[in-house]
Amino acid sequence: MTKRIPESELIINADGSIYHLNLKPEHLASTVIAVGDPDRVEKVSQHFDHVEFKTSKREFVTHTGTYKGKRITAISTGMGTDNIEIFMTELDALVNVDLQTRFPKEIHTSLDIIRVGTSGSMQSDVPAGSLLASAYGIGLDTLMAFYNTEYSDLEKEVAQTVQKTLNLPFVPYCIEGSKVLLEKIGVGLIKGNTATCPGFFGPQGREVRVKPAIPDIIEKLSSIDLEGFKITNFEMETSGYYAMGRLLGHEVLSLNAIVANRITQEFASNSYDIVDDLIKHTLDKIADQ
Ligand SMILES: O=P(O)(O)O[C@H]1O[C@H](CO)[C@@H](O)[C@H]1O
Ligand SMILES: O=c1cc[nH]c(=O)[nH]1
Repeated sequence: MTKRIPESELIINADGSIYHLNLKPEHLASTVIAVGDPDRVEKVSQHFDHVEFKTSKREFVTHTGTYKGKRITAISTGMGTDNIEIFMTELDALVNVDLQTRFPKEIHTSLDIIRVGTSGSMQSDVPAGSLLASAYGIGLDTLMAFYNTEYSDLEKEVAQTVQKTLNLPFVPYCIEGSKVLLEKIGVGLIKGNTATCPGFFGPQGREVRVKPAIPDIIEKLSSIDLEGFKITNFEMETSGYYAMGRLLGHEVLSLNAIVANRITQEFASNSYDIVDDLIKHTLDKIADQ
């Protein structure tokens, strides 16, 4: 027997839309392109045949339409895995909870969710300008201290190695993304494993005016090699997507436009063009499915 979800736990706005995303079930396509920057939503939807719906609330800007006849929703999430927890939970509720009765639906719907974001490389052979699909996300945040899930032996080994290598006072987590989407949408891109950090500066080893506690985090993470499993890049959401995707039963893939290489210390002057290339790649692979 499933339980009715109380008003305080799943909040529905007066117009029937879900609390943070401001969406009703009919506004959402089963394929979602998720971006960090609210201005990037239009960079996706400008390629649509037509846009049927637009809304926004806080950092969550949504455009739903079709691309080469395939219905797609583009949504921005803002930055960080805390936003991703909200985003994934509310997206899931739109398809897997009856918002009128507040009971979970008996038949589960799985969404295809593809992150199109920017990222910094920590390997010299992943240059600025390249496009990378994340096979695994390595969470250096604490989101998964608040949820239980099963981890594979490799995922546990990576998490323990990262904890030991960085001497972290908490246990990080490692989660694989969608194998199916990696094969279909990640085709032609570099395959890597992505460290997700709870910040852009100190947690990624950047020093502006404050010295990070782990100043050599890049050298330490990039030197991990578990029988060929290497960490390739830094960003701020992938592990949260993969964890919530596993918990909620959705296919999730994180794609990265590499705008910085932290080893060679270059930042791509054409970072917007790299992101546009990744958007076009993603839309075309979705249309080919
Ligand atoms: O370009 P987006 O999608 O925002 O992704 C990356 O860029 C932001 C930091 O500049 C973080 O959100 C990081 O994950
Ligand atoms: O270095 C980078 C570049 C983009 N996004 C990040 O989080 N880090």
